[in-house]
Amino acid sequence: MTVLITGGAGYIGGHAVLAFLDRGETPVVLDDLSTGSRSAIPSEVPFIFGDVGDTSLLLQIIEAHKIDAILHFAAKIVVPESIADPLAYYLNNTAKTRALLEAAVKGKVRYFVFSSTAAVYGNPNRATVNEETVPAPLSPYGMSKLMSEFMIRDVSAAYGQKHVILRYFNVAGADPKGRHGQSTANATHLIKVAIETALGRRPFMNIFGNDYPTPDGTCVRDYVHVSDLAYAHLLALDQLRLDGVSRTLNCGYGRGYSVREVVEAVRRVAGTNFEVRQAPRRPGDPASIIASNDQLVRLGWKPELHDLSVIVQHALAWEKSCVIRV
Ligand SMILES: NC(=O)c1ccc[n+]([C@@H]2O[C@H](COP(=O)([O-])OP(=O)(O)OC[C@H]3O[C@@H](n4cnc5c(N)ncnc54)[C@H](O)[C@@H]3O)[C@@H](O)[C@H]2O)c1
Ligand SMILES: O=c1ccn([C@@H]2O[C@H](COP(=O)(O)OP(=O)(O)O[C@H]3O[C@H](CO)[C@H](O)[C@H](O)[C@H]3O)[C@@H](O)[C@H]2O)c(=O)[nH]1
Repeated sequence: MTVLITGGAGYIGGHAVLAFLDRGETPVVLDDLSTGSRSAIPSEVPFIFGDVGDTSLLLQIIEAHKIDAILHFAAKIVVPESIADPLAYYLNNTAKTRALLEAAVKGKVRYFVFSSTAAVYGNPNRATVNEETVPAPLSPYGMSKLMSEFMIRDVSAAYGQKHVILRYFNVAGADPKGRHGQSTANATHLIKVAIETALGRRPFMNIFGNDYPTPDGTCVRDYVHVSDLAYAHLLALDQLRLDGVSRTLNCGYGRGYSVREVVEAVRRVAGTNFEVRQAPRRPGDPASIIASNDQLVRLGWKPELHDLSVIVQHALAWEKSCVIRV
C-alpha cells in the first residue's frame, strides 16, 4: 500500500510527506514544481515531475508504485489571482482534478484525500461554520475547490472509491524540527508577509481593510499549524482505511484572530517593530471565518501546536533559516 502525494513539493504537501516519513512510510510525490521546490522533497522519497492532469502518466505511476491512496494537494491557491484569472483556476484546480479522478478510477485507487478550503464557505454570517453550513464561495478559487468536492462525492457514489475532503482554514507555521516551511516566492499569506516585513525583507506591509464588522475592523481567521494539519491527514486516511466511511471535515482550531492581532503577535515574537500601512479591502475576502472542528476532534485529532505564538515562532525560525541555506 503506497500513498501518492500530489503537490508534495509545496508547503502543506511537503509537511504531509514528512508526517508519513516520521511514522516509517515512504510516499511517492508528483509535482510540476510550478510553485513547489524539488529541494523540499527528502532524497529517499520517489519524485515524479509531471502534471496531475496527465491521466496516462498518473496511470503509469499508480501501477508502478501500487498506489492505494492519493492525497491531492496540487493546486493554485491565491484568491485575488483567481479573481483576475478564473479560467486558470478552473483548469488547474477543477479540470485537472477531474483528470486525476479518472486515472484513480481506472487504476482502482481505493482512497482519495482532498485538500479543500474554508474558502468554500464564502462569507458566512455566523460565528463558526460546520460541515453542514451551505457553501457559497466568494472567489473562483473557492468555487474551483467546491466543484472538485462535488466530483469527488459523485465518483465515490458511482465507482465505490472512498474519500475524505479536508477543508483547511488558514494554514501557517513550519515544521517544528525546521525541515520544511513555506518557501513560495511572492507569497501572499498574512503570517508569511508579516514575518518577511519583520525581517526587513519587505519595507512595509499592508492591512487590507479596517471597516469589517469585526471587533477591531480587520478580518478574522482561524490559523492552523501546518504540522497539526499534516497529522490530520494521517488520522483521516487511517480512519478511512479502517471503516471505509467517506467524510468532509473542517480543519481549524475553532478560534479566530484578527489581522491586527496577528501583526502584533509577529511584532512580539520577532521582537521588532515594522511599518504597517492601512490599505483598501482586498477583493474576495470574507470578514470572519472560524471552524467548528467537532467532527475532526471526534475522530481523535489532538492538535499540539495551536498557540499563535508557537505558529509565529516556527514560521519565523523557518524564514531565518532560508537565508542561511541560500
Ligand atoms: N495555504 C493555505 O492556507 C491553504 C488553505 C486551504 C487550502 N489549501 C490547499 O492546500 C493545498 C496545498 O496548498 P499549499 O499552501 O501547500 O500551496 P503550494 O503552492 O505550496 O503547493 C501546491 C503544490 O502543487 C504543485 N502543483 C500545482 N499545480 C500542479 C499541477 N497541475 N500538477 C502538479 N503539481 C502541481 C505546486 O508546484 C506546489 O508544489 C492546495 O490544494 C490548497 O488549495 C491551502
Ligand atoms: O499582506 C497581507 C496579507 C493578508 N492580509 C489579510 O489577512 C487575512 C488572511 O489573508 P491570507 O492571504 O493569509 O489568507 P486568506 O484568508 O485569503 O486565504 C487562505 O485561506 C483560505 C482558507 O480560509 C484559502 O484556502 C487560501 O488558499 C489561503 O490563501 C485576509 O483578511 C487578508 O486580507 C493582509 O491584511 N495583508
